[in-house]
Amino acid sequence: MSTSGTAGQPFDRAGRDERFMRLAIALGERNLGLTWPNPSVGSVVVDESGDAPVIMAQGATQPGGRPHAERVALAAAGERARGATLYVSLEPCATRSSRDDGPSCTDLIVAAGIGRLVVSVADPSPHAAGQGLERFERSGIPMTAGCLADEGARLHRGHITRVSKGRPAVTVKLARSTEGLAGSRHGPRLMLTGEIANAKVHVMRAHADAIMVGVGTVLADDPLLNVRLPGLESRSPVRIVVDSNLRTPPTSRVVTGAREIPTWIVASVTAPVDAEKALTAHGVEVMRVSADETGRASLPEALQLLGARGITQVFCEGGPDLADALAKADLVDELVLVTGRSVRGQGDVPALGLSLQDRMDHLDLWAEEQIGPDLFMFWERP
Ligand SMILES: NC(=O)C1=CN([C@@H]2O[C@H](COP(=O)(O)OP(=O)(O)OC[C@H]3O[C@@H](n4cnc5c(N)ncnc54)[C@H](OP(=O)(O)O)[C@@H]3O)[C@@H](O)[C@H]2O)C=CC1
Ligand SMILES: Nc1c(N[C@@H]2O[C@H](COP(=O)(O)O)[C@@H](O)[C@H]2O)[nH]c(=O)[nH]c1=O
Ligand SMILES: [Zn+2]
Repeated sequence: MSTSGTAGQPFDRAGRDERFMRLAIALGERNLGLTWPNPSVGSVVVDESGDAPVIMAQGATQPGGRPHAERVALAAAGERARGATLYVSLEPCATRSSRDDGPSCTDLIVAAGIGRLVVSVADPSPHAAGQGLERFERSGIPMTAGCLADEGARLHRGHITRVSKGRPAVTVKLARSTEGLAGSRHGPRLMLTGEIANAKVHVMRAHADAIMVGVGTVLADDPLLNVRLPGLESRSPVRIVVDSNLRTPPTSRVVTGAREIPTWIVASVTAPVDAEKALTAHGVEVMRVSADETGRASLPEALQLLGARGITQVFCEGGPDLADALAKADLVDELVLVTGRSVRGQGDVPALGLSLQDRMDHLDLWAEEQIGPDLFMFWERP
């Protein structure tokens, strides 16, 4: 294996590792939203034996969660994987959840004769959790862990949260005017952001397993909550409405279209049975949870239920009320605030409630992005 860099430059192994890990993470990002209940992992096989590294193969977890990324990449590399370096965004699995789906990625990596392994983040799943490390050591495969750990943790936030907390990760997205207003209780719908920002939000929708709103948003806006980017229409995630008393109108678009895109409504145990029947007649699934101390559907219970159904990442596009209730229950893992500079309409609902303002002090602002006239700000749980 070459230890010298090109043209007499000192060899920068960490820099090279980051470069290929960035590619592995980008591959994983592509299939986000398609692989639940499994994580969307990315993997790259690189031949480092010559003067310059050569990408032999790449892979990502396939829709439905299988085959795993390493299996895709190793199958594509074939014999060329022998002695090569494997980059993978998540610690490879050491056992499988089903006997019918072939060996674990750890077994595949050892059998393929991989010479070196580079991993971004650990997988806390009982199918991984360090079990493969000893086998790699015994097989003489050196491993570097923690390469681009922040980016890897972001990619796998949903999976890691579901495995460690039993619930999906929650991203709350709120748009606001420069005056801090998010909507209008009485007037027509407030349009806050421009076309490019809206397209970006649709990509974020496509990368989530589910989009969630409160019934307030359904009543005010009758939203479709689907992905409307050309070519990505099939990537609309499950739609979830939190609606304690089943006030969602059977004529609303999330209900009438429930056979095309699944709509799940989370209600409290006391919501009327007749209302449930009117909604399920359209193909909506109604889930019941306890009422909290305010009489509303319990959000911690709702999220545990979604975790049990395999949802790893929820994108909340509800209004300020639901966003604030999520913050109060400490259920906000990521906050995306979009400040719109091309506001059309008059607003009267403040975007940030007191609990969300308070929670923001405990989140880290990690990125800002100007998209057309609008500003995206990203906060995350440290
Ligand atoms: N700028 C933006 O990003 C957005 C703005 N909007 C705007 O916001 C306004 C609607 O606001 P809002 O009413 O806040 O909409 P929400 O989507 O936040 O819905 C709120 C409703 O969710 C229901 N809910 C169920 N369980 C809970 C719970 N545990 N905690 C809190 N709420 C719960 C409540 O109704 P119940 O008690 O009956 O269950 C509550 O009234 C509209 O003007 C709309 O246009 C909407 C979305 C995004
Ligand atoms: N998607 C993915 C992994 N997913 C991990 O493997 C576990 C078992 O998956 P399964 O047997 O398919 O149910 C799953 O719970 C998760 O921890 N692992 C990987 O090595 N690479 C991958 O691409
Ligand atoms: Zn695997």
